[in-house]
Amino acid sequence: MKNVNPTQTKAWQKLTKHYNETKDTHLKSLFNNDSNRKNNYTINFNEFEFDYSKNRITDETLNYLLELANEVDLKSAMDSYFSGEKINQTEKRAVLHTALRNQSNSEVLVDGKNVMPEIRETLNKMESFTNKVVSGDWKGFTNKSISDVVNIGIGGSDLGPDMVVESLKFYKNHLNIHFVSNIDGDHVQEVIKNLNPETTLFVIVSKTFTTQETLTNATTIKKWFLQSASEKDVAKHFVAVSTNLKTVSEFGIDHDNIFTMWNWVGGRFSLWSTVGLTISLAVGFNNFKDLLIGAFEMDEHFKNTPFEKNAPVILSLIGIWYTNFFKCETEVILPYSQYLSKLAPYLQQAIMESNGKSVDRNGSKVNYQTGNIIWGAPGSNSQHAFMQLLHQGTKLIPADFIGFKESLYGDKDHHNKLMANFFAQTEALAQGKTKEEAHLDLKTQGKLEEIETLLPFKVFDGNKPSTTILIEKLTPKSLGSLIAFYECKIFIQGIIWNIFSFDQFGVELGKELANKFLNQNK
Ligand SMILES: O=P(O)(O)OC[C@H]1O[C@H](O)[C@H](O)[C@@H](O)[C@@H]1O
Repeated sequence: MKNVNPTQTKAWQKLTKHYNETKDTHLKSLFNNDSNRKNNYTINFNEFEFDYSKNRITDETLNYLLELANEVDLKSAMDSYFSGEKINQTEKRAVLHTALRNQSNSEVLVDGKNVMPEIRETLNKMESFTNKVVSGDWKGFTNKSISDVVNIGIGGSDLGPDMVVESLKFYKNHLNIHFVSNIDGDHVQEVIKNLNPETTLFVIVSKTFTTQETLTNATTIKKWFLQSASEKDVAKHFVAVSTNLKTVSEFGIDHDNIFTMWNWVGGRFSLWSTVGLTISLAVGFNNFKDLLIGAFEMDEHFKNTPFEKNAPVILSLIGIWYTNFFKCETEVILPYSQYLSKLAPYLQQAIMESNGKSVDRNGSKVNYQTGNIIWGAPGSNSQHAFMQLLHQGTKLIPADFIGFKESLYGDKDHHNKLMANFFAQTEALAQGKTKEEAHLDLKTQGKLEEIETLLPFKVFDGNKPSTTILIEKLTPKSLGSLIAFYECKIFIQGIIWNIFSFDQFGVELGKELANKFLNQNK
């Protein structure tokens, strides 16, 4: 991997000059000057349309951004990423969540060993376990089938499975799924208070099996379970997902109930591994497999498509344009689907834990901005909450609008209204409303005497950027592609910013100090 300070590239100098010359150009004039702008700036991939026409860019901007990608040698970094090189250099690990969803026959080598057979073996184990639990063949200690599943984990061992289970609710089977994550004891009590230990399965998920929250919650739950059952019954109700097999055994989990994962899978990228066991239990293994296929297809698009037609590449570069030239500090994710209500919290960890870094790959402090603040909530709700600030506030906040052409229950009336709002928002942000237009509105409304006082408040500057990601339908496969799209973006932006995206030392200090406080108070 090349080690380049992006601000030292020729492309950066060109972008700086170009920014100064064009920063005030209005989206309205960009659309007026090119009647085909929407088509020119749309990438089609499977059931996806990535429309980036409502961004403050021109062909010239894109050319310089693509030059930047070439100058930092994104292509060779991609080869290192996909081939299992130890690109997580600070932890001396490969970064291979892409191998977990690899559907091709190609080998993926880590330290000279092909990891694909192990991956397939664990997938088979997940499949047969899922089938046993879902069919009711897996029996609890009083010979009853499982009705409830509790995922005990935090961070990457919680957010991904929780978000996918919520997103794929439509595809869910009869199992009731619960998540316990917070060290707050009230969280665990609220979850277990209505559970029957005879019919509940606990999935303890922790890559390291050292995380304070997860071990505390698991211990509390085991104690609660043992109030009605005996130690030998634990094997029928507790399974674990971890790389740390020794500690899992010490916790009392039966060897057959351990689902392994590998240290070349980062926690926040782990839902594709055995960490996705709760997903598989919730929607069945075939749907879990479709999720993997969707992600694989996005990886293939990323790997094989020329940069100028490559959705993750183009949209990552546009993100750099806003962060480093327009100095935007936040990005908002607006899915127009209630099912995707947990997407923004999930992406907060994926993106902010990865690219929230201020030291470059040489170990020097960076003198430019890196990872942005990610936030968001579903539309149309968000329109009645925070969208005012996007439309008329002082901050420039690039937005991703994610919508579906079809709803899952097929109610056309609702869906037409939802999508009308979706398109209206992107249009309003881009076009705004001029003083003249606002004046005419007030006149038409007959508010003649109020025109002078109200006019300034009725003006929308517009020129607020957004990207429209329009997808046929929310399915396990399309969801897999969507998540993988954001994962590719994380990698690309990390390469351009010359930072290490796959460690997270920034979470350690708080953990150390919490232990110190805990010991002081004992
Ligand atoms: O899966 P675990 O080892 O329990 O880790 C759970 C989480 O805790 C850590 O503090 C990291 O910041 C996260 O990246 C990780 O996902």
